[in-house]
This record gives sequence, C-alpha cells and structure tokens, in this order.
Amino acid sequence: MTHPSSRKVALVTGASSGIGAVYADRLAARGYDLILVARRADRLEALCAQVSKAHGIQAEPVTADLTQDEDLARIETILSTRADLRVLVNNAGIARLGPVAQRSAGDALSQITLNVTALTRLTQAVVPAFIARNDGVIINIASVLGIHALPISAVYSGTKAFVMQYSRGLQEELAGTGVKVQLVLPASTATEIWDLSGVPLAALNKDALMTTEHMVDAALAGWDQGEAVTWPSVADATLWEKYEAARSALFAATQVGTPAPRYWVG
Ligand SMILES: NC(=O)C1=CN([C@@H]2O[C@H](COP(=O)(O)OP(=O)(O)OC[C@H]3O[C@@H](n4cnc5c(N)ncnc54)[C@H](OP(=O)(O)O)[C@@H]3O)[C@@H](O)[C@H]2O)C=CC1
Ligand SMILES: N[C@@H](C=O)C(=O)O
Repeated sequence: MTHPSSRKVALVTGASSGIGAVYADRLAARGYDLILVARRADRLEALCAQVSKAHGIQAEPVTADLTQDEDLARIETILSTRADLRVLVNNAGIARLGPVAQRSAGDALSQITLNVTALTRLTQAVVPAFIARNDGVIINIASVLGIHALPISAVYSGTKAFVMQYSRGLQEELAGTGVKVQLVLPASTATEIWDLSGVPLAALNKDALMTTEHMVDAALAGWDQGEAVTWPSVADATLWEKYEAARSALFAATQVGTPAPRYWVG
C-alpha cells in the first residue's frame, strides 16, 4: 500500500490524551496530515475532527492496543508502507509506580511491553523506509526518570533508560543520513498517566509540574533547533554537556583490559 502524494504525514502513538494529543495538534498546525493511534476510539475520533477543522489537514484515527501483537503488526505495516510518512512520534507509554515487591510481575511486563517492545517494533518498521527515502524524523518520548531511578520507579526508569540508549544508538547509526531521531526527556507533566500509575497527580508538587502544552512546545522548539536530545525543563543546557562528558570519560576509563588497582588481590 503506497500513498503517493505531496502531503506529509505524522503518526503519533498515544494520541488520545496528554502529551500525544498536544503533539497531534502541533503537528497539524505545522501542516502534517495525521495518523493517530491509541486504544480509545472515541477520543481519537474527537481529536481527529477537532484538528482537521482547526488546521485544515486530514487526520485518521487508528484504534490499536500496542501491547497486542496483531494490533502492533497493523501499525508496523502502515509505517513500513506509507510513502508519505515523514514523522513517527513514539509517545504511547504507561507507568506503574511502586516498590517491586508490592507490584505484580504483570505490572512490570505491561510497562516493558508498551514502553520498550512496542517502541522498538514501530521504530524497526519505519527505519528502513526512512533510510530508503533519506528522510524522516523519529521522536522518542523517554523521561527524566531514564537517568534517575526512584524506589518506586525501578521498572519504569528501566524502560525509559532503554528508550534513551536505543535512541542514542540509532542517532549514531543514522548520522550523516537524512533520518533524524530526537530523544525527548520530559519531567513531570500534568497528564492522566499519574493517576493510572498509582501516584495521584494531586500528590505532586505543583511547582515542578509542567503543562502538556509547554512540554510539547519546548520539545518542538528543540527539534527546530536541531537538537538530538531535548530536556524540556532544564534551563542550564551545560548540565547535559557535562553529563555526556562524564559518561564518555567513564566509558573510556573502562577500555583498559585490566582490573582497577583497588580490586587487585594477593
Ligand atoms: N506525564 C509525565 O509526567 C511524563 C510522561 N512521560 C511519557 O510521555 C508519554 C505520554 O504519556 P502522558 O501523556 O503523560 O500520559 P497519558 O496517560 O495521558 O497518555 C498515554 C497515551 O498512551 C496511550 N496508551 C496507553 N496504553 C496503550 C496501549 N496499550 N496501546 C496503545 N496506546 C496506549 C493512551 O491511550 P489509550 O488509553 O486510549 O490507549 C494515551 O493516549 C509516555 O511515554 C510517558 O512515559 C515522560 C515523562 C513525564
Ligand atoms: N511519567 C512519569 C512517571 O510516571 C515520569 O516519567 O516522570
């Protein structure tokens, strides 16, 4: 299935609420036709109608549970065959927060299945097509918890650390091509994810909570500035440069082939 057209299409996962819904609106405002993916069909249909009317673009709702193999396969087919696709926003994600001993293995696996497996499969589906066209943008939504583990976020932080390293590796792989990967690491943002996670939104420090509009507009400003990695809430950009410098130095220090003197025995 190909759709030869001068129009450009963005596919946004998790577009039925929160951050994904704002991405849909902002990409429509930039002239993208949309394919909006999530489970709640009513919400997707309402958003498609709203953004089509507001921005004069075409928006198609695609109902899919990205933890289900057949649904995921349908989205993979769209990503690998639509010639007009220019942007994939890997946004769908869940959090199930709490100590490992107090949450179920099912809670852990549901986060891994959506935040890691689905994101990986969708990216895998689109990358060859983007490379063939030497054009395309993948926006991967991680989290500041990808570099920071709380006693309640071992699994969630692990999934977002995966998104971070996967995106960084892809950026290396695709360097010099027309295919770009933007890694976005939001801090706490006011969405439904919190109440569903087990940590009520009302329990969060309001001063540290961003609106979805501010988060997405900052991330898109980062995209416009050509950023590979965007920290929407971090004012001092040198912190990321220092983090990267420390990470690189630590990695270089591992490449010596002998145990460190403090581990010498005998
Ligand atoms: N809010 C925050 O503080 C932060 C959020 N993030 C990340 O931002 C992303 C968006 O989350 P946010 O907007 O906050 O949360 P929301 O709960 O508002 O949105 C999550 C979206 O994912 C969709 N989704 C959930 N499960 C599935 C599924 N099985 N299949 C398909 N779609 C699914 C939901 O739609 P539906 O239920 O209709 O399927 C919804 O559209 C996530 O990756 C999250 O980890 C990162 C840092 C901070
Ligand atoms: N989604 C939030 C946690 O549940 C976050 O990433 O901060």
